[in-house]
Amino acid sequence: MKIELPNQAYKYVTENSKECDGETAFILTTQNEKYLQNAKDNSAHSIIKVDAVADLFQIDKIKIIGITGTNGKTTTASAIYSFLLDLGYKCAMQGTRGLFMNDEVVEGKTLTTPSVLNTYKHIYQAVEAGCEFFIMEVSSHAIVQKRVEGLNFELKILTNITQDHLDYHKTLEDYIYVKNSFFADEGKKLINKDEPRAKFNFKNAYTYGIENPSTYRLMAYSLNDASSGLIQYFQEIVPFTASLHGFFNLYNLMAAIGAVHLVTGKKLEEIADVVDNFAGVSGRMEQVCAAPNVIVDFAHTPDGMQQVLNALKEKELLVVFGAGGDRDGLKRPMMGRVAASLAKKVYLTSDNPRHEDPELIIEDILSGIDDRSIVTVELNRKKAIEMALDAQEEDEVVVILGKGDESHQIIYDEKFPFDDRDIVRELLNLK
Ligand SMILES: CC(=O)N[C@H]1[C@@H](OP(=O)(O)OP(=O)(O)OC[C@H]2O[C@@H](n3ccc(=O)[nH]c3=O)[C@H](O)[C@@H]2O)O[C@H](CO)[C@@H](O)[C@@H]1O[C@H](C)C(=O)N[C@@H](C)C(=O)N[C@H](CCC(=O)O)C(=O)O
Ligand SMILES: Nc1ncnc2c1ncn2[C@@H]1O[C@H](COP(=O)(O)OP(=O)(O)OP(=O)(O)O)[C@@H](O)[C@H]1O
Ligand SMILES: N[C@H](CCC[C@H](N)C(=O)O)C(=O)O
Ligand SMILES: [Mg+2]
Repeated sequence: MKIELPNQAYKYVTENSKECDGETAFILTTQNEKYLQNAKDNSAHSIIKVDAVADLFQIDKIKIIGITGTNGKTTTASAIYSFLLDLGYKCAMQGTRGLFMNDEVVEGKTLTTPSVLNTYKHIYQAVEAGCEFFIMEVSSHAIVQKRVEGLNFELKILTNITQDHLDYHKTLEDYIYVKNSFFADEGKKLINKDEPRAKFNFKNAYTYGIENPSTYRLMAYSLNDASSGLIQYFQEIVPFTASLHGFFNLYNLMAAIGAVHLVTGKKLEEIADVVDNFAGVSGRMEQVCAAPNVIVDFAHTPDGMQQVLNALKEKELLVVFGAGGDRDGLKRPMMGRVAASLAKKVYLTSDNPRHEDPELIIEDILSGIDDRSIVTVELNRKKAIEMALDAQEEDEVVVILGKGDESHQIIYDEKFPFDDRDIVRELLNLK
């Protein structure tokens, strides 16, 4: 992607050597330094280190909040975004669902953490729009590949560390190390105190938690129709109510409340007052239909599935899911085990098989399930959903996991329109 910059000796900058030419400068990053020679061969106008363009993108003119963790990044980011907007701040949010600014969608989905220059461009757009805060999700891939190079974070947040992405990180230890490496500096950080795998630099560290003493501690909570709780912050005890469901979402809310308190210095009561306005995130614990009860959620890790199914376990659950191709294969049997332990019936199907054989992905999931009598295998996701809906009895819940608000099924490199929510509405004649 070429970006036009006014009043410079060059016309454009790019981080891709292939786009370089006489009027386009090559922005050298840790990620692309291996292509330096290629940039020169393509007669790049000049070679500029990324830190030398930071000022042009005004990246220090905004407070950047970075969120990492296996699950809950998008939800926590969205809660912070919602609270800040409600408190009257202008802000932007970049993550899995795209780029959002002052309550508008600016760009659709790409990566959870885009490339360095892409993020710089987004920050520039946010600064130009008068935003005071830039909230961004930071994936483990981005940490390894230094896609956050040059950014000074006002606050870094850790949600949790469980298992995902072992296709990329190879061992769980490597993955844990990478997540924790984001918190090795002395900058301000907000850490989940109940996450035993968290390791961080204690300087400027704040914590939140439910089970362990922490800076922001949830003293009491209730999870009936929605959720409510009492947060303790030193001598202060402040109540809040929220429309989100599930114990795990209490962690996302605590992280977001603590974060907004730390970056704005507003009174905790004032922040607690706006919590209820946050309606949650599209495709996460989204009830597509109340009767019959059908829920779509983005759980695509063993822990995510466990949290969501636990939150719904008062009812009998019919669970439809698969696992992504070209992604962590080791999480698949674990996902199978979790589903089989919490569901009445399991429907195994396809979830973005990409370049893998969907049947083999399902074999991997099945290897974690002892009692296969509760399992139905149907590769066609629409048919699998239909089978679950057909089998559903009163008071049972159909839970469709893994794709959330995704709009496509990815098979090889092709994207086929597919939205779990639309499929449910179509099958139930709701539209
Ligand atoms: C496995 C992986 O993460 N790959 C990412 C990685 O690709 P790569 O290492 O092959 O990079 P590359 O092609 O060598 O390019 C590196 C740099 O060199 C430049 N380049 C490249 C070629 C060239 O000839 N000249 C040149 O200058 C590129 O512009 C880039 O700046 O760097 C690219 C640029 O930043 C990413 O687009 C690409 O993401 C791919 C598409 C991807 O699918 N990534 C997924 C797995 C991912 O990153 N997911 C995470 C986590 C999701 C989550 O849990 O939320 C995410 O952040 O989305
Ligand atoms: N704090 C949490 N702990 C465990 N599981 C969670 C938590 N928050 C959300 N989840 C589960 O993870 C799913 C994804 O949530 P969310 O999109 O917020 O996470 P994410 O970290 O942004 O994921 P991704 O890395 O794919 O972008 C949810 O649909 C839910 O099933
Ligand atoms: N950010 C996650 C999303 C996974 C969603 C699931 N539907 C899949 O395709 O595996 C990833 O890229 O691993
Ligand atoms: Mg996300």
